[in-house]
Amino acid sequence: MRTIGLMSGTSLDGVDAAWMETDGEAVGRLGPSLTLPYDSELRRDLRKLLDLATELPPDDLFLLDCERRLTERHVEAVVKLGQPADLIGFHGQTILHRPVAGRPGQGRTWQIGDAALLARRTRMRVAHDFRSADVAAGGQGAPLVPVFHAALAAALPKPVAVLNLGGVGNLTWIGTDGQLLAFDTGPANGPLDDWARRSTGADYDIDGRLALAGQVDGAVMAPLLRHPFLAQPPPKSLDRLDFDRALREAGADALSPADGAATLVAFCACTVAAAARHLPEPPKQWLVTGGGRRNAALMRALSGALPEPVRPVEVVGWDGDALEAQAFGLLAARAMAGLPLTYPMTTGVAEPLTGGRIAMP
Ligand SMILES: Nc1ncnc2c1ncn2[C@@H]1O[C@H](COP(=O)(O)OP(=O)(O)OP(=O)(O)O)[C@@H](O)[C@H]1O
Ligand SMILES: CC(=O)N[C@H]1[C@@H]2OC[C@@H](O2)[C@@H](O)[C@@H]1O[C@H](C)C(=O)O
Repeated sequence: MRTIGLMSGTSLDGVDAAWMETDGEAVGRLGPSLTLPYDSELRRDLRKLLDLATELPPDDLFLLDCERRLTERHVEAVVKLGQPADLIGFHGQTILHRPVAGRPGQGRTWQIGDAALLARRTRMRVAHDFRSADVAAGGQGAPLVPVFHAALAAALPKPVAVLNLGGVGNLTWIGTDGQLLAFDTGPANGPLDDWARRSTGADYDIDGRLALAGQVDGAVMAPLLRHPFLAQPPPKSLDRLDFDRALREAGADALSPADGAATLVAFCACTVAAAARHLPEPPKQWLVTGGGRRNAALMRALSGALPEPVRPVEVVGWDGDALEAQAFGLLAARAMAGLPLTYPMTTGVAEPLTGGRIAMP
C-alpha cells in the first residue's frame, strides 16, 4: 500500500509528511518527506488551545476555526508532497491527553483535525483517531510509534533504544527477542520552547546555544528530580503541559535565560536516565530522533547522563525529521488491516489492540 503519514507533534512547529510503501508489517520503499511549518498565528492559537482544552466544548468556534486551519495546512502538505497514495495516516494535533491507566472509559485523549475534510480535499482515504480506542480500553493511548520503530530496527543489534525528543520525550526499547517496552520519558523540547519564547522571543533555543552558555541550577533541579513521574513504572504517558506546574513551583521562572535553558536541558537528560532505570536490560546504543537531536546542549547532556553511546538516528540511515510521519503511514495501513496498534508493553492496554477510523473521500 502506498501511504502518506502526517504528524503534527506537541511542539506545534508544523506538520511532517512522508510517503512510504508498507503492508502494515514491514517497511517498504521510503519516499519523499517534508515539513510544512505553521505560521506564527496558527502556532500561537494552537498553543492557546492547549491551555483552554480542559474547558472547551467540542463546538467552540475558536476550536473549530483552529481545526479547519490546521486541516488546510495538512491538505497543503499532501499537495506539496505530490505523491499518489492509497491511504493517508492523519494523526491530527493533540490538545489534551488525560488517560486513566487501567480504567476503561475513564480517560480522555483529544486530537483535533477534520479527517472528512482532508479526505474530500485530497481524494484519498484517511485513517485517523489512532489513540481513542486504546484510551477507551484503559491504555495510555501513547506512545504509538514503537511498532514502527520495531519494524525499522529489525536488522539492528539488540537491545536498542530509540529516543524521540519532540515536545515530549518518548522511548522505545527493543530487546534481543524483539520484545518491546515503550513509554514517555518526560518533558523534552516543550518547556524549552516556551522558555526560549518567553526569555528571548525565539521559537526555540537554536542548536542549544542559549543552554550551552548557562549553568545548571541545582536548587531548581532538586525538586524536579523528585517528581513522581520519574520513578513511576511504565506504561506511562504525558500531556504537553504536565510538568509546567512543577517547573514553576521549582522556581525555574526566576532563572536567567541561559541558566533556565541549561537547567531544562539537564532535567530532560535526567528524565531519560531515570527512564533507563525502568529498562529490563541496558541498550547497546541510544538512537535519538526528533528535533531535540539538533540541540547540541541536549545531546551533550544525554551523553553525560547515559553510559551507552548516544547518537542521532541518521547513523543507522533513518531520517529523524520524517520518522514520526512515516510511523503514521504504517499505523494507517495497520488500522486498515485491523492489526494491533498498541500492546500491553507500549500503552498498558490489557490485550494487543487495533484502532483508528477511516474517512472516505
Ligand atoms: N536546530 C535546532 N536546535 C535546537 N532545537 C531544535 C532544532 N531544530 C528543532 N529543534 C527542536 O525540536 C522541536 C521540534 O521537534 P519535533 O518536530 O521532533 O517535535 P514534535 O514532533 O512536534 O513533537 P512530539 O514528538 O512530542 O510530538 C522544536 O520545537 C525545537 O525545540
Ligand atoms: C498524546 C500525544 O500526542 N502524545 C505524543 C507526544 O509527543 C511525544 C510523546 O508525547 C508521544 O507519546 C506522542 O507522540 C508519538 C507520535 C507517539 O504516540 O508515539
